[in-house]
Amino acid sequence: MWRRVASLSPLISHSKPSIHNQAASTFKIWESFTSQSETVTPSKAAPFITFVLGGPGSGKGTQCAKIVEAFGFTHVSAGDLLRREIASNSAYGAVILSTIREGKIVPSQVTVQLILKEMEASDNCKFLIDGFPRSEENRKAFEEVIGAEPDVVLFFDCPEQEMVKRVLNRNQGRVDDNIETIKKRLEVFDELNWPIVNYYTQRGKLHRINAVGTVDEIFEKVRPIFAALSK
Ligand SMILES: Nc1ncnc2c1ncn2[C@@H]1O[C@H](COP(=O)(O)OP(=O)(O)O)[C@@H](O)[C@H]1O
Ligand SMILES: Nc1ccn([C@@H]2O[C@H](COP(=O)(O)OP(=O)(O)O)[C@@H](O)[C@H]2O)c(=O)n1
Ligand SMILES: [Mg+2]
Repeated sequence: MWRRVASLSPLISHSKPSIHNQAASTFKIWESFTSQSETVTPSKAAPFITFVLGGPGSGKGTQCAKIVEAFGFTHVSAGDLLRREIASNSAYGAVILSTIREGKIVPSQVTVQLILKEMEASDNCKFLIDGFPRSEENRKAFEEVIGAEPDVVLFFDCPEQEMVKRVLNRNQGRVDDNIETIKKRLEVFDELNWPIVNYYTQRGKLHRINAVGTVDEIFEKVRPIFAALSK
């Protein structure tokens, strides 16, 4: 049986603009997202949440696709949601674009509200939240707005050299897949990732997976984590 955490719905009404930071006020986005979130229809089932951590190019998206196929999760990629926001010409697209180009982290309020909307729009109750949290601020904002902790946290642990090689060969036309941005992203990753890893290790939720090997070899390390849960 999939264990479920608290429903999203009570937490939406508790959403509050108390987690401001300077960057978010620059975006002036929190108020509009907050008012939107208050009109979201409460979801029917409490979600089962998996966070997927790992540096750029560690293979998060690739493994998420395999988990979706094998275990029926809904894949929510924080980066894809932000790129969709840019493509939709939203008022904040230009600022999100420059943040991504600089390899920095978009203010949590923005990302969390995009994730929340995506979860609310889904009929599924099993979610892979890919590329999130990328900072302690991300993690705390999620807890505050969604009101739930993840059930499982995957961490794809990959050497820097391998991540750089994969990103530079990714060939998806991304503005951040270049050597300048990847260097900045790796610095940001090294600075912000470890407190998150430590936090979820202490809570007994973290599965560290060596991300070197073929896609299938890595998935064979991922599969038992979910197979055990669905028994
Ligand atoms: N195990 C692997 N070995 C070699 N290349 C991989 C592996 N997993 C993914 N890739 C490739 O590396 C690139 C980055 O993978 P991706 O899943 O986008 O990583 P992330 O989402 O962590 O940035 C993609 O081009 C992908 O096809
Ligand atoms: N939680 C997140 C996730 C992504 N992002 C931004 O989006 C970029 C791309 O994220 P991604 O998850 O698609 O990147 P990959 O790890 O897949 O290469 C990051 O470098 C950040 O600039 C963010 O600000 N906050
Ligand atoms: Mg990705």
